[in-house]
Amino acid sequence: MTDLLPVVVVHGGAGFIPKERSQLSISGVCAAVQTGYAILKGGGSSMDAVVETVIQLENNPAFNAGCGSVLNVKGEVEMDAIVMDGKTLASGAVSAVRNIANPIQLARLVMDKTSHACLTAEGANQFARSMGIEEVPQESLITEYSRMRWRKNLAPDANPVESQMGKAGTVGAVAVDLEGNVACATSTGGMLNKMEGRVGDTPIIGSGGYADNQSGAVSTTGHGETIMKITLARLILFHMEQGRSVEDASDLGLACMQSRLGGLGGVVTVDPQGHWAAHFSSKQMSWAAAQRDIMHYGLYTGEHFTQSIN
Ligand SMILES: NC(=O)C[C@H](N)C(=O)O
Repeated sequence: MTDLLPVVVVHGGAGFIPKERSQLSISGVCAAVQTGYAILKGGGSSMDAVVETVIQLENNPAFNAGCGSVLNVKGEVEMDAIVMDGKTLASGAVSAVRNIANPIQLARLVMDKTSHACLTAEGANQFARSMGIEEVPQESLITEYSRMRWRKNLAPDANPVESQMGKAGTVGAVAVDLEGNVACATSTGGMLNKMEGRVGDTPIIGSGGYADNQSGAVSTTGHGETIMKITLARLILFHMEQGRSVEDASDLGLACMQSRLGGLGGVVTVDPQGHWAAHFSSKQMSWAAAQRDIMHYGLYTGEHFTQSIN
């Protein structure tokens, strides 16, 4: 074991966060990372840490996941989520799921209780019911802000992708526990004004996230159609397998996404030794990390604040 363990790193979405919302975003990731860190310090698993961290972000209306999700073109909430366990390569995901407060919890149940990797739409909801997960009214997941943006982007001259990279807020976490096991979790409402039934990168293994004890764990955010084409999470771990550091590998993955397809995004990355990175090619990404009783956080490129955790 290295003295870099345990560690948890969280993101609150790549994009451009308007000034009036940036404080909400920063305080949200900072609170969530401390929840995950407390679990790890208490001897909890990296899987428990990333799931509890993401649940907290899903419950926070400042982010595009759970309550606060962006709306599809019909003004409805359809969400995607994934978890992956680096020790066993077990993974679980849900896509286009509705009326669920915490899709990440459902993704974990897909991993733990089924022989499948992903359940979608109504089938995922049926499974939720069978597991006793309460369904919530759609209204409880919709904020005034998400409805306002949906309306604005219905205009014929609107550009929802640009607007989203304007104000994204997918959430994700990666962690390494005291035993050196890595895990990832990612959850999102997807892209603003997406078509009904659209499935993004988030629930796709190797795109929205990947975790493998032999290399590390990644959770991604950004334009999903682009992330999927380069399987961003797996691409970063490939570079780490070739001997690159978490930082170099994260940059190489993001650079490939930008140079090949013009896509912007962000990632949080760890290796099993506890080295970590929170990198992005977008203008901003709210992120926070906790390690050695110190919290690190930032929003703009190059920004890196620290604060002790007591
Ligand atoms: N902002 C995001 O990260 C969106 C997410 N990657 C998606 O395309 O569904």
